[in-house]
Amino acid sequence: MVPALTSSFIYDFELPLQNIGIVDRHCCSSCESELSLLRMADNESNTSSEKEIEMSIDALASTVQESFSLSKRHKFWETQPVSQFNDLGDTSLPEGPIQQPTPLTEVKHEPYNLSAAYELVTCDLDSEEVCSEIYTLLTNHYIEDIDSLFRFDYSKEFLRWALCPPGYFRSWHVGLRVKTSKKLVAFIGGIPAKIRIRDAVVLLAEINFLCVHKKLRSRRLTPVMIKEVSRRVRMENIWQAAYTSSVVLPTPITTCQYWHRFLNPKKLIDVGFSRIDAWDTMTRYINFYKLPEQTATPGFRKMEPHDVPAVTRLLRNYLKQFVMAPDFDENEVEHWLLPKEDVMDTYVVESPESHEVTDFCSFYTVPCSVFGSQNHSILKGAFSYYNVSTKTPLVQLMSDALVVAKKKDLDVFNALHIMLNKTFFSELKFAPGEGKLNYYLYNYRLKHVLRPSEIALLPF
Ligand SMILES: CCCCCCCCCCCCCC(=O)SCCNC(=O)CCNC(=O)[C@H](O)C(C)(C)COP(=O)(O)OP(=O)(O)OC[C@H]1O[C@@H](n2cnc3c(N)ncnc32)[C@H](O)[C@@H]1OP(=O)(O)O
Repeated sequence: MVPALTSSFIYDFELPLQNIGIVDRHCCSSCESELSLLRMADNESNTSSEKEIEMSIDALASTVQESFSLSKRHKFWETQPVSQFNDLGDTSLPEGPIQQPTPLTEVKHEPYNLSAAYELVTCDLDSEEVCSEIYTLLTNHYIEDIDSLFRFDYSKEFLRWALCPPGYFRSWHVGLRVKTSKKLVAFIGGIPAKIRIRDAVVLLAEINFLCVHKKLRSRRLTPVMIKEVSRRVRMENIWQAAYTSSVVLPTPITTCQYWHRFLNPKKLIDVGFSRIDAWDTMTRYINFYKLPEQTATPGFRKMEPHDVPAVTRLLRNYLKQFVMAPDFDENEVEHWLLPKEDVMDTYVVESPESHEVTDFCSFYTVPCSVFGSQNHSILKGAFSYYNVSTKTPLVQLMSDALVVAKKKDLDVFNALHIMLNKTFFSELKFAPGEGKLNYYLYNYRLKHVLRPSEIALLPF
């Protein structure tokens, strides 16, 4: 996963959006086909705010173009069963698995070899000690913005929740330790998930939280971590995976962007997350982002365990419209959506008349460590999860989500421009961030890149 702060996020409210879409369109023919695919992938824009989004999609296409123009080789990824850049636009290739499963007896049974200094281990998240070790590794070495002003600081509760859903495999939580000191210096985590891709339901691994200690970077440990987790996934007779990254690898199935709604504009300026124009005043800026004191929707309340069946029905119905979406059952909805303190918040709308649950919205919380501010050490971000409206207008539902996020003292509300999210950005004063998030499938080819609005998968 790669959330909002993967690149320096300084959004100038008056910056003409055109500035972020500068792309050299004459690099090479494969770039051209890639660019046209990405442009086609977001050709549904017609209103002016959607036009802006389309421009930012053009900007995203430039990332992939960069990787062509640098003729960047991917020594590891070129050997893996993933779509290669050259395959793009070749619609003669079939959609579906790239390699067929091999008999389980042929899957390597022993961990990959490393230099004598390191050993690959399974991390038991039930152990307080091991969970703390993973937490410490990620807190000190996981994703930062480009200026190293912020770094994600996933809590232990969050990590347990994200890595231990129903049916999880402990063996998919792979650590790398220094043999002598036993220090944990790298981690990669996987969880099983049923994902529907068009009509096919694929049982796959979602891979996340890949992290290598800063002192051990550029030593090709990443391919080892990936090969080891792949081996362990295959041992469970699972042959596909999904993952996201800000890094461009062969080959994104879509590229999208985080948008941000400031909840605590003054703090966001203090810590360098946003900036105020010279001509503007702090008072005007703060007033601009002011939210109502109370939610507007009658019957808006926290989700409770007895809502699970209704929320599952609403969610499953909603997810049908997307090309790629999870195939959640009630157990998974209970795990992923029931409110969990400082991790996940879900609010339902229960009709005051019929008591039927008609809508819900949800967001998870990830704090960031803040560096370089004298006043603040933590920034708390809400990340939009699934939002389903059948009776309450989506904009109103999301406005209520902002109100409760603000009441919880969260500083910024982030949302990817996937699913129907872009329909509420403009009205609710979301601004586009600079970070790009690429979605990938392992051992599964799609005939076409997808539009972000066709995707309903959420990385953490
Ligand atoms: C069937 C089951 C399959 C299951 C597996 C499915 C695949 C899962 C894939 C993993 C999904 C993870 C999803 C998330 O968690 S995305 C979050 C990634 N984590 C961070 O950004 C945290 C901070 N950064 C780090 O810890 C390091 O910089 C990392 C570990 C990212 C790279 O460390 P380092 O900089 O020291 O590199 P190296 O010398 O070891 O290795 C260089 C090779 O690694 C390739 N690389 C670099 N970054 C990534 C990346 N984010 N995904 C995949 N590959 C990546 C790179 O292109 C090169 O290969 P190639 O270009 O030469 O070919």
